Amino acid sequence: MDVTPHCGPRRVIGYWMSEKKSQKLNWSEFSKVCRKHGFELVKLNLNACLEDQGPFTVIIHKLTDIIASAVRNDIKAIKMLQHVENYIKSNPEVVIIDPVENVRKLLDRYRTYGVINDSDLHKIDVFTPPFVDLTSNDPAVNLETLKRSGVCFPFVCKPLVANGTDCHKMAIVFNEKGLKDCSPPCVAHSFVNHNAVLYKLFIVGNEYHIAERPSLKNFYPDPDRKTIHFDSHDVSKPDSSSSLSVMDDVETTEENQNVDPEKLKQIVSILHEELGMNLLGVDVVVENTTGRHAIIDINPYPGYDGYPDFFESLMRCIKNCIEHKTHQTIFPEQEQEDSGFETADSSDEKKRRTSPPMLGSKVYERRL
Ligand SMILES: Nc1ncnc2c1ncn2[C@@H]1O[C@H](COP(=O)(O)OP(=O)(O)OP(=O)(O)O)[C@@H](O)[C@H]1O
Ligand SMILES: O=P(O)(O)O[C@H]1[C@H](O)[C@H](O)[C@H](OP(=O)(O)O)[C@@H](OP(=O)(O)O)[C@@H]1O
Repeated sequence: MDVTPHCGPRRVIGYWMSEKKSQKLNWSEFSKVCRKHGFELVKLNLNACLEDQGPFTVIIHKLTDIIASAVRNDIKAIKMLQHVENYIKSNPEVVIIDPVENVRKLLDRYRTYGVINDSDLHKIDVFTPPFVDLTSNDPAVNLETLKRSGVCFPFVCKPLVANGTDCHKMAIVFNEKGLKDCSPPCVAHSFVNHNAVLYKLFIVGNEYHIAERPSLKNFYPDPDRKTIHFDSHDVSKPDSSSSLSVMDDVETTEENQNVDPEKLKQIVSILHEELGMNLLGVDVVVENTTGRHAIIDINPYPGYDGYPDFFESLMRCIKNCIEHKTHQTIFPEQEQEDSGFETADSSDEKKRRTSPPMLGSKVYERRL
């Protein structure tokens, strides 16, 4: 443990997250940990210029809601984000956990699944189920789109944008008749049966914790079954007890496939590198018939519920990032001018991804 008082220049960690998130994490405790390690912890005022509040050694944030609102042209959110981005631009030495561009990418479910597809995860036989973005209100058009992309029934229909109002309202669609229940823009994600068990990988830099959670029970194609609508926040929280997680009597979990801790470790290392993110939640399920591991969701700066000694782990991560800061890769300016959510197919995504190898934190092109 580092208890040596810090004698050099003032080291300040600026942070921003919602009050709700601060309370959930018991964030005020973190200032004690910071002091112990020679840092000051200061909350950023995003309604004012950050230059007057700094200098900051590190900025740590959960700006997902603000980024998503800015994408929807909310003027207040755009201004708040500008204060952060201007500070980062004029203070390139500051460590950002995590780069706004990389977080932005994860707010688009279609892009997130595309990154998984394009990554090295296939080398360890880890996949995300077939997916496609549905942009039409015409069920016949959507049926063709699904067929072309290999998405089959049942599938989970998820809002394209992973943040904001209604982003957790999802549907399980069993047949062609159910296609009328898809409200674009959304992503259709083939359902993987996994005996109602989900593994949350909570990642902090190169450390992680695995938490087992309830999940949706097994579902099968059914020409007559009505679409099931659900709120994703009711399913896989530590205390969730959704009826959709109760396995049918006819099914047995005796043949449960085991989760492979070594594979989870490899997932952490590949995604940490691939996404250029330190604070990540990755949701993994194990396919019941094959034992293959599938990633069904990735979240920036998740809840870390049950993570042992989270603040000390975060402090190690911060110190590592400071140490490796000199390696940070920033994308050329013109890449960052683009805006708007991704709608192209995953082969386009592949072509577009021309990022240099990652050293430290990789900053992706801006798309959202
Ligand atoms: N492809 C899939 N196959 C099987 N089950 C799935 C699939 N996608 C999602 N689920 C189930 O639906 C739940 C919610 O999905 P998902 O994690 O994508 O929602 P979310 O809104 O992004 O959740 P979070 O609260 O973590 O942000 C999962 O916990 C899992 O039980
Ligand atoms: O159970 P977890 O930690 O995965 O729950 C997360 C959830 O997955 C999302 O990351 C939430 O973020 P938003 O989608 O931005 O709401 C987290 O909410 P937060 O208030 O902790 O940021 C959940 O904790």
